[in-house]
Amino acid sequence: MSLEDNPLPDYGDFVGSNDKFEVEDLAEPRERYFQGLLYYPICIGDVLDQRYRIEHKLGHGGYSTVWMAYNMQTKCDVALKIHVPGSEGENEPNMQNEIILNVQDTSNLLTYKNSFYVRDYNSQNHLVLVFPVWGPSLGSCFRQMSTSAHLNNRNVMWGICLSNIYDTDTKYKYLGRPQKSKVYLRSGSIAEMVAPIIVSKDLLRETVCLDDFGHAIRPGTSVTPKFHSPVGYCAPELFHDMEPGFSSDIWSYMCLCSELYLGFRLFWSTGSPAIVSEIVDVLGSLPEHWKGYYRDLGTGDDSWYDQSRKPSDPLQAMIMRARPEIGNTERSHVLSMMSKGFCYLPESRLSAEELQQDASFRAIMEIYGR
Ligand SMILES: Nc1ncnc2c1ncn2[C@@H]1O[C@H](COP(=O)(O)OP(=O)(O)OP(=O)(O)O)[C@@H](O)[C@H]1O
Repeated sequence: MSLEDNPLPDYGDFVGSNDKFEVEDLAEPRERYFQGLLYYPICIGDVLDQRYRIEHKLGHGGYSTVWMAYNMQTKCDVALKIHVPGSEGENEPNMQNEIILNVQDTSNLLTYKNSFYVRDYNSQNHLVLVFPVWGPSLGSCFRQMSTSAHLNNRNVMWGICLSNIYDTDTKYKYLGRPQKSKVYLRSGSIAEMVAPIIVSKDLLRETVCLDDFGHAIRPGTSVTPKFHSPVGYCAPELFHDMEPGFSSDIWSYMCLCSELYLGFRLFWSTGSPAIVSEIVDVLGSLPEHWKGYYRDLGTGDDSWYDQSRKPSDPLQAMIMRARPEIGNTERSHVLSMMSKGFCYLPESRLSAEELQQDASFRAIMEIYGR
């Protein structure tokens, strides 16, 4: 369908002052159109690169806004990830290219199909990566299901069935009409803050993919700082000046796995000293030889390394509280799997291969993995 075929295009609804706060709560921070790493201003209905008509909002991150667009040439939906200008937005395509060149099976990794630049009113270039459209992240699904979880993990996304829907009206029936509010820019132009799509459960496919390789590194690469946001998923050695590696990924995986299983995040604070304290409360004292290596806000807390300190809220008790209905066998499998994944010493932590072979992990996947 071309713009000419659609003489009265539907661009969604501007909300009244009562709903404005809700839209702004769900959309990207307004101030990022004026200061800091600037988002590129978009209005629903804009056409980018002479082919992509913006139809809805998919989400946003610290480095981008992500829009659902209709490719008028190939007649299919795409996701446009519009980066902030400058080098902050450029690591992702570099890493994506490495993945495309080196990883054999990328079917569950979200890799870009095309790219181009758009120029803003300050003459700054914003990189746009074109992706297939995927569904909501696990985090936003949990919010919709209103569990007690407050997930921040936005990098695991569900598949979504939207194929063969060409007209915007039908898409809006499935995804909700864009609810938006205006942002008046200093240049005199306008941007729209738009609440992201809401995907109903029956549109979800039984498949997930990993996205956002903006912070991905080759193993062995030295980085500063060692930890990254959200810190609740970071392995404790990363707060102790050790380089991230596959074993720190296993810790993060176990955070996500426990979150899915328990229905809440084990470690949820936003600052690293608070996160380390939470880890110690649940898993007990950190290795003594880590004392003195804590790096981030503050100086750390010597009691974290006190080997006589016992967990104040042990993992076992948390599992019992969160899942009282499960039997003893399942409980001991879960505890065993989590304890191996949450092993403090990265060199002794289970590897991905070992996890897949682990009897407890396999028993749990037998129950929930189909
Ligand atoms: N291909 C896609 N299909 C559907 N939604 C997407 C797609 N890509 C991204 N999103 C949505 O946009 C959000 C932001 O994307 P992403 O996390 O990649 O951005 P980012 O700026 O790199 O974020 P971060 O600050 O985490 O680095 C995601 O949480 C997801 O909801």
